[in-house]
Amino acid sequence: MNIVGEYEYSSKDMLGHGAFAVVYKGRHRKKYMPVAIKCITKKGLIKTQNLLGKEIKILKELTELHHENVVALLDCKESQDCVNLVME
Ligand SMILES: Nc1ncnc2c1ncn2[C@@H]1O[C@H](COP(=O)(O)OP(=O)(O)OP(=O)(O)O)[C@@H](O)[C@H]1O
Repeated sequence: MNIVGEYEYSSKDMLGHGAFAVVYKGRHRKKYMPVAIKCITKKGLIKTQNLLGKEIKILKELTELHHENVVALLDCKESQDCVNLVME
């Protein structure tokens, strides 16, 4: 299991991948609430660091709307190799 703050995921549980990241199905370590954990590798992030900052800012703003059609950003943690965004 890979630990991301209060959350965890197994590398076997991939949900999908995009241009910059791989997304895994994870869960809260105590409450077992299911989450999606988006892992953005730092390799190649230098060029896109501005974009990442913008994405995190937008996700935080959207989360404040508490809208049923908008996934909330639950946590954001940096590890040695990647930036992990924990989402609904
Ligand atoms: N919150 C989520 N819950 C469930 N699945 C998700 C979630 N976020 C992403 N995914 C899955 O992971 C895939 C990749 O998502 P990601 O956000 O990395 O890229 P994208 O939005 O598809 O494309 P791009 O990299 O161009 O933004 C999605 O297509 C979807 O299948």
